[in-house]
Amino acid sequence: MPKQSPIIAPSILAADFARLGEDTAAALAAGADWVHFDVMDNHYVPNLTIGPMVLASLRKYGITAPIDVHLMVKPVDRIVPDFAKAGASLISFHPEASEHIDRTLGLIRESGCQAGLVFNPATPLDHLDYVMDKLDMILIMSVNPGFGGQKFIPGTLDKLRQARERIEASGRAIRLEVDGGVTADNIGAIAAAGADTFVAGSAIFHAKDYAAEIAAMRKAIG
Ligand SMILES: O=C(CO)[C@H](O)[C@H](O)COP(=O)(O)O
Ligand SMILES: [Fe+2]
Repeated sequence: MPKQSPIIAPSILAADFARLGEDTAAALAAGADWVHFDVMDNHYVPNLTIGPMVLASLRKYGITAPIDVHLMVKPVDRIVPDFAKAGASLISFHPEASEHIDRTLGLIRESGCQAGLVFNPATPLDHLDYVMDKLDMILIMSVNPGFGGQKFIPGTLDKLRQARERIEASGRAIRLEVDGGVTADNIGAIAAAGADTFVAGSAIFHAKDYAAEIAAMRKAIG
């Protein structure tokens, strides 16, 4: 299965929440492909962010791009239908946060969304063994979840290579996403390690010129 076309997904965690619609639209107009929507519950991770009502507001505001929901919540299942109804395109969750990973993946797909499984820096990829046929995306965390603006953990590159090998062996069109500390300086090495979907929060929203930053990322991806 050849690598899929690169996707740049700005994490709106780094946007200005008081101007979320405008900031999100500006990142998309500057060349971003998806919107990465970080949901934190102050339970699974030590931070609190936004939920389905905010996602619905973005849709109402006119955001039509795919919205890639990264759930950092525990439990997972009861909130899945709310995000689907609000307009999520893809929903990813952490295996540690679900009692029944296979069931949660099924729930996400039954709700009409694509499904992803997220691996923290120290979580082994073993959970993939029995669920590759239920996955649309594997998300490798390159920082510990909970906060934006952290530094990329270099050991993640090896994990991306391992995940890429598993995707190739499966013969399935599963995206490989990376999240945390991605910049125009390290994105080339990250792409070479096998990622095809790149989340970047601070690097894009803290840049003076979103379009220049996204163009520099695309150039480095090659
Ligand atoms: O899931 C996340 C944190 O848990 C964010 O998506 C991630 O940190 C992106 O922000 P940055 O690019 O600033 O690191
Ligand atoms: Fe995220």
